[in-house]
Amino acid sequence: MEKSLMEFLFSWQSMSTMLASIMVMQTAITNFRQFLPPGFERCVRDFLSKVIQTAINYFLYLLPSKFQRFVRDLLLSFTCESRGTIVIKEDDNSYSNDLYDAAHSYLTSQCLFSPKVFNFSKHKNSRKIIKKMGSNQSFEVTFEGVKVQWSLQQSSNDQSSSDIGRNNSIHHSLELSFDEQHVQKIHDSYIPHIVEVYESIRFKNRQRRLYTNRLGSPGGWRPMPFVHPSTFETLAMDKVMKTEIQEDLKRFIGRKDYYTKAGRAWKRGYLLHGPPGTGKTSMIAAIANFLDFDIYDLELTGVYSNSSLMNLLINTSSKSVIVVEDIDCSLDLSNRKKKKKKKKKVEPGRKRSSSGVSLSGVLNFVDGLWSCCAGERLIIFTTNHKEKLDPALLRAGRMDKHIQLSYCGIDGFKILTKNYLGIEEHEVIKKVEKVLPFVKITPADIAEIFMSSDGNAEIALVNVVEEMERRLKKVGDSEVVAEAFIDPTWENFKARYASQATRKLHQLQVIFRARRLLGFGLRRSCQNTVATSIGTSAGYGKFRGRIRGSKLKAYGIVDFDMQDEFDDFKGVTKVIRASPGSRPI
Ligand SMILES: Nc1ncnc2c1ncn2[C@@H]1O[C@H](COP(=O)(O)OP(=O)(O)OP(=O)(O)O)[C@@H](O)[C@H]1O
Repeated sequence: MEKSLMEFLFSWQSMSTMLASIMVMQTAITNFRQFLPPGFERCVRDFLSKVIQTAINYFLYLLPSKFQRFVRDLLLSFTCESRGTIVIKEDDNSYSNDLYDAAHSYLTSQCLFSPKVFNFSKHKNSRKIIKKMGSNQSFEVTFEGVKVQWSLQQSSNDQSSSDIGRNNSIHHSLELSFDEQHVQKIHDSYIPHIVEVYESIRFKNRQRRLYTNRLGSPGGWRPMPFVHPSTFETLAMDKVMKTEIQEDLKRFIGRKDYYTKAGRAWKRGYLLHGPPGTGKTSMIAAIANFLDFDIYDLELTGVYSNSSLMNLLINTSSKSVIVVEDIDCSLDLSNRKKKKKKKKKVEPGRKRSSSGVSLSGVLNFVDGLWSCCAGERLIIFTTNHKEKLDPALLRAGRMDKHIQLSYCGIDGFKILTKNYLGIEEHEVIKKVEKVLPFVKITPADIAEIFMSSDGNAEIALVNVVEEMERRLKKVGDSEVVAEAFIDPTWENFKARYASQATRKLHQLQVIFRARRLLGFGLRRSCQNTVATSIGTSAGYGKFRGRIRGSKLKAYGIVDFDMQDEFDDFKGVTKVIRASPGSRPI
């Protein structure tokens, strides 16, 4: 204790001596200015200013933070220069300050070339090492011959606030001080230069961010590094659909002028819907990676009013994806017209939403006047129950593209075997291809089987086929005990059969092939089959059929071979993909 007091006094004593010497030198320079060679005075003043800066950095930490600023300004005044100061706060009336971000990035880029020691950090989950200026450190930059001193200040807000979590939050500000005679240059050239540098480096070496809404954070968003390995290559889904989405995204980002010309905000809404585990979240990550965008993951239950929601929207930046996952669980967004007055039951295991945000708040969020306040942005909602959403939310202009992610198809299965097992061709894949349209199995289920097979590809494939057969059998067993079913339209079908195009026959074959896989008597089933409701279009047919006695019902899209006319059941009909709900019942 005694020792540190001595150190303190000694430090202040040294400082006082040094300041006194500097003052003497300053006076000498001022008095003998006319005898000095040109430029010499400037050199000496610069030297003294540097000495004072170093002294400030060295001694200032000894003071309580409240006095640091005052003492610093006082000490700087000893350089006999009138100093101009610009303060750039991290947030301005709860709006995040873009200039702060710009200055911060600019300084980070400058720090990289500095031999000085700065703060090094590495965020959790990030590979990047960040080197930046620490609080109360200062850093000198020369811009077009003008020396600018930067420092980072930190203050805590201990005023009480109505917002939970806002108390005692830390606020940062960057201060730049410079010789007052250069104020014009700083305003007109240096500040725009900072913004320019920021824009150019922003999308280059930046660490992409995932933002989550949190009260008390600047702009309401809390950033963290975004690293997710999901890409369109690793996504298990239909090839055609995948290409279509990529094309849509490319078209969207390349159409700034088009949107302006059309008088529309440069944004696009996607609704991802489908059962759990079909890859909705993975697709969001793949989209963000594809576009190189940040993600704003909006948790609606943490937003207490429509105005807070607007505030969050305003504080999102361009080139970002705004995501609301499981929208139907966050709010009551059901069809307003169908709404009944009685209180809605909450599904077991789901909490009733505590958000003060209303449907109209969300509609305005997606498509209101404020929605065009930044550059290109993608708004993605996900749900497991599209039917629960109000049509107003689903209309084009809000949710422009509806993407259904369904159970695993053969394209998806091949991608999973490639990703998880490193296999692209295998006998088992052919077998799976036949079964898959009739099995409800998600990519998440398959991924889990692959992962739990200890890296042994053969075992993994056997396990996945076993699981598919088990699922088929489970459905089949329940059917066996089902009551015999006599379809009243069978006679009609028989009568019409001869005049129908062969395609119907082939469409039926798909069902029979499925039956064979199920292990039921194929030929007998054939005798008792009825097909109904067949719609076709260029080479593809939708089929729906029932098999008497087992109540097999399947919906699907198949291709068919028109050359195989009336050659009963010999032609091979390949199932391209089953439509959602394609299953034996
Ligand atoms: N289409 C897919 N392609 C690749 N992997 C997938 C796919 N679908 C699911 N997975 C795997 O399953 C896991 C869960 O998937 P994901 O979270 O994307 O599903 P989800 O549809 O968002 O589910 P939920 O509706 O429950 O949020 C992921 O970690 C991913 O590895």
